[in-house]
Amino acid sequence: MGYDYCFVCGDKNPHGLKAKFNADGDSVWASFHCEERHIGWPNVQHGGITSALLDEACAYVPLNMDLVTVTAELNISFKTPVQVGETVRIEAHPTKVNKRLILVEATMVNQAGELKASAQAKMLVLSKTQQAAMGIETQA
Ligand SMILES: CCCCCCCCCCCCCCCC(=O)SCCNC(=O)CCNC(=O)[C@H](O)C(C)(C)COP(=O)(O)OP(=O)(O)OC[C@H]1O[C@@H](n2cnc3c(N)ncnc32)[C@H](O)[C@@H]1OP(=O)(O)O
Repeated sequence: MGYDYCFVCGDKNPHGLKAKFNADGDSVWASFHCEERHIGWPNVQHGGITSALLDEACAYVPLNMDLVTVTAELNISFKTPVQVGETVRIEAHPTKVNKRLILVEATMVNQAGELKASAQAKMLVLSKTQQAAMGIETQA
């Protein structure tokens, strides 16, 4: 699972986070290590980085179902700061699957199991025409 230049998961994006997502049934997960270059406030992971990781996890859930989606809505609760040096696990799973709308929940926890942030997302399935209009390449 991956897309070369994606800011969150792409192998070839020199500025990217290079998070690797894995499937486990209908759930997906990834690990991420917070470094100095990911901060906003001193020693605290930037909320935009946290949001990007959760958003990506939510997008991987439909991808794991062979559905190409975009995020239509993303609601994030930041519970506890992620600190430099911490490794977190991001997990996401579907809560409702309709024809065009996939509801997804995601969490970020540290190695002690402490909840750092959670998210609910509405993922909209793109038609082939919409994918082409956006320039998204799909396998035949
Ligand atoms: C392929 C290659 C594989 C590679 C493998 C690795 C790939 C690894 C890269 C992953 C990358 C991920 C990245 C992270 C995910 C982003 O960050 S995606 C980027 C951020 N999101 C966007 O840019 C989305 C921008 N918004 C849009 O494009 C459009 O508004 C949307 C969401 C497509 C909807 O447009 P539309 O289809 O014209 O919508 P519309 O006709 O108005 O409504 C269609 C239906 O959806 C419903 N709807 C629309 N918006 C909403 C909403 N917000 N809430 C509820 N319902 C809604 C409507 O009510 C309507 O329902 P019905 O009437 O059909 O029942």
